[in-house]
Amino acid sequence: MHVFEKAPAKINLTLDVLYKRPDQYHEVEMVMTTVDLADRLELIHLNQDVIQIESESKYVPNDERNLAYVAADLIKKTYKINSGVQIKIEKQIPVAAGLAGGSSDAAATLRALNRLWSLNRSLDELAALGAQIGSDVPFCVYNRTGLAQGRGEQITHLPPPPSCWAVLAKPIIGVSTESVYQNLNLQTIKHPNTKAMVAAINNSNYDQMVKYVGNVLEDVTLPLHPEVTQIKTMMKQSGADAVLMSGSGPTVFGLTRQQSRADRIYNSLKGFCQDVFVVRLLG
Ligand SMILES: C[C@](O)(CO)[C@H](O)COP(=O)(O)OP(=O)(O)OC[C@H]1O[C@@H](n2ccc(N)nc2=O)[C@H](O)[C@@H]1O
Ligand SMILES: Nc1ncnc2c1ncn2[C@@H]1O[C@H](COP(=O)(O)OP(=O)(O)OP(=O)(O)O)[C@@H](O)[C@H]1O
Repeated sequence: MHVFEKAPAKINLTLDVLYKRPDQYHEVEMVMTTVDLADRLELIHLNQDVIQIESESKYVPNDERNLAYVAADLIKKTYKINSGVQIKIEKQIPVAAGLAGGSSDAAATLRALNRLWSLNRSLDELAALGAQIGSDVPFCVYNRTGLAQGRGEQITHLPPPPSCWAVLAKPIIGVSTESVYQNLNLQTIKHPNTKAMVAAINNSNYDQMVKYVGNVLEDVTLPLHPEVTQIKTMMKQSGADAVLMSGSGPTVFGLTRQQSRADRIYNSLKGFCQDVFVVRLLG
């Protein structure tokens, strides 16, 4: 018995931080959507009570540190499953990139095991479980455009964004989400207009959507990594309508409606960055 499951990357159209909470997390407001760059997972039922992870990527752990392992372990404990699973992960999403690759693998594992083991649990229940794994996991469980609040785990669904292309470019640096949040100066941040972004998406208004992108975590990552600003400048010069860092970075995305312009942005970045992708917004 085996099932396949896709684990798409996400991008942040907005990311705002409201305040630091007593539990050391930050209260956030973020509009996020999925893109058609995805890891592919195959999950194979094992009679033996073990969780095995297989991945050719040298950047992800093949043991209990892998977020897909954490998700499988949580499902087994929560629903008292005595059998095991082998999880093969074909990694396409760059690691530690701000694209929620690990969170999406964990979410895909929850959805896939729900099917493999006929658990018949709702997405809401899986999303609540996912919150125990990481703040981005509930969003990834639903796999659709949404407003994320709280520490990121409270999701309000939104319609898919207006159809457009995104060019993603990641410089060869990894960024620690924890240290980016810890180094944010709450006194100086310029808050994005989350309400306007939500309205833009509800009204399927591309011009308003590109107008209101914003990410307060750029304040921390950009000064530390000048190549992120360089990528933003190159994307703007190549004609992107909006250019923003996703999550805690360092990946930058540029939005355009025209495929020819997406190709132009891709070509201008390809010599500069190893990881460049032209993708559609899914939502
Ligand atoms: C940057 C984003 O990816 C944007 O979507 C998320 O906010 C981060 O989501 P994530 O990687 O799933 O984050 P978690 O694994 O839950 O937390 C990693 C670390 O980031 C910090 N963190 C995360 C989320 C949040 N709302 N406030 C925080 O301060 C905490 O220090 C935490 O220890
Ligand atoms: N299945 C997985 N895929 C990728 N990274 C994983 C996975 N499991 C564990 N990790 C670890 O998680 C860390 C963050 O990787 P990930 O690719 O999820 O970062 P990210 O895209 O910045 O996430 P986010 O946007 O949620 O902050 C890495 O150090 C990696 O070793």
